[in-house]
Amino acid sequence: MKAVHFGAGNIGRGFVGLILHRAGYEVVFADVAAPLIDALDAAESYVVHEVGEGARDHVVTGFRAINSATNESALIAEIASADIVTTAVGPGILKFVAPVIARALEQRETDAPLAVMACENAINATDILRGHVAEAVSDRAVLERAVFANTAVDRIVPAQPEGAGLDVTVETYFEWAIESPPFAGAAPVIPDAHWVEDLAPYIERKLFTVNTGHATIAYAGHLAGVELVYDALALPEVDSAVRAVLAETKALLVAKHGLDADEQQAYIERILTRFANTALPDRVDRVGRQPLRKLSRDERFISPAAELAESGTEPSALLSAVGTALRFVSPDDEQSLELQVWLGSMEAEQLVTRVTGIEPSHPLFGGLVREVKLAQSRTA
Ligand SMILES: NC(=O)C1=CN([C@@H]2O[C@H](COP(=O)(O)OP(=O)(O)OC[C@H]3O[C@@H](n4cnc5c(N)ncnc54)[C@H](O)[C@@H]3O)[C@@H](O)[C@H]2O)C=CC1
Ligand SMILES: O=P(O)(O)OC[C@H]1O[C@](O)(CO)[C@@H](O)[C@@H]1O
Repeated sequence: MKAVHFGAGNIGRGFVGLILHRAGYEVVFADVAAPLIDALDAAESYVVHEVGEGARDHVVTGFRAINSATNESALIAEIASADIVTTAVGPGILKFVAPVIARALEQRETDAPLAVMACENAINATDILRGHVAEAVSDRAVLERAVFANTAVDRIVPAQPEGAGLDVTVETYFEWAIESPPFAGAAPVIPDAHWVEDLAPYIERKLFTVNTGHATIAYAGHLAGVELVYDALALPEVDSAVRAVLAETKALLVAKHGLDADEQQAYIERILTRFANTALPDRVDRVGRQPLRKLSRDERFISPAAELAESGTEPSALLSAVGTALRFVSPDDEQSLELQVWLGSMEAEQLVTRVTGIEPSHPLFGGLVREVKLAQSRTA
């Protein structure tokens, strides 16, 4: 059994690659980072070190690596004969990996469909990938040669310390929820995956709790001048901010998906404990990375805030978190720099629609304009 995985970064090696290896797949990593691919190609194994309660080390073996920037034909051949394709490249990169998958489907000769699963922090990332593959195929009939399934991935894998090589340090917790209906009873065997009938409650609960909470801490911590996530969460004002935000997303999730309120509160507490894990230093600039993506319409702040506003509730904590996100500046993060240029040069109303996709007629618009004006006055 063979799986081709795009993106040999933190989640690629420390989560998806490990789970596929444990399921018995030969994993072929595809990445554009030449030194990483060369190192993987030369290595026979790498170690995933867990930290925290019940931690253990996992040795990953039996993998190969292909540079997807320079060896496209070999990669297409690998995918054409693979059982599974996964990605962990970032939602904005899916459009670049889609043409290779399209070419592989055109060349595919086996009867068994290719399972395609995007493992990104985005609602229905596999549907987004499928859309790009559909645009790239010469004949849409070849899409029938694949099964596209959405997934939700949860494991905190921070940037790795210098000198770590291919080894990855991760938290013990993980969840890979995959929707089962697209496979019509013939899902691949992946023992560590959590198969679900309906992914919507899982992905929204994960994105609007783990990711909304984590990003809130990162932006508030950044404003407070703190570098590490656990130090940020130790500040009483950051703790209150994240709890207020998660109370708002909890109200939405409970009302929308019928989640049990006590169970959701327990989920929140568990997640706050994960964020506070001092064994896993994680930087606020990593967790806050790409603020334009994080402030977009279907993402962790605007999506829940818009739904709450539509139901007549003012999401004041989420709006404040958006206000702190607007002030996130990290020299290595192009999106944060672009956002600052826009804040200095655009009208607040125009910026709101450009960044968040929220139009003036929407009930959230006024609150967002207020936050933008506040950020503009503070950064002027
Ligand atoms: N790190 C984490 O804790 C978590 C990350 N995620 C999601 O996983 C995805 C990956 O995140 P990380 O692993 O943290 O990022 P990362 O930056 O460590 O890894 C991304 C990898 O993708 C590669 N890449 C970029 N363009 C490519 C292309 N065109 N073809 C092939 N490879 C390409 C990069 O070279 C890099 O090695 C993101 O969508 C993120 O939201 C989800 C849950 C947890
Ligand atoms: O910032 P991104 O790319 O959405 O992904 C990183 C986020 O995903 C997480 O792993 C949570 O699943 C956190 O570490 C972090 O908040």
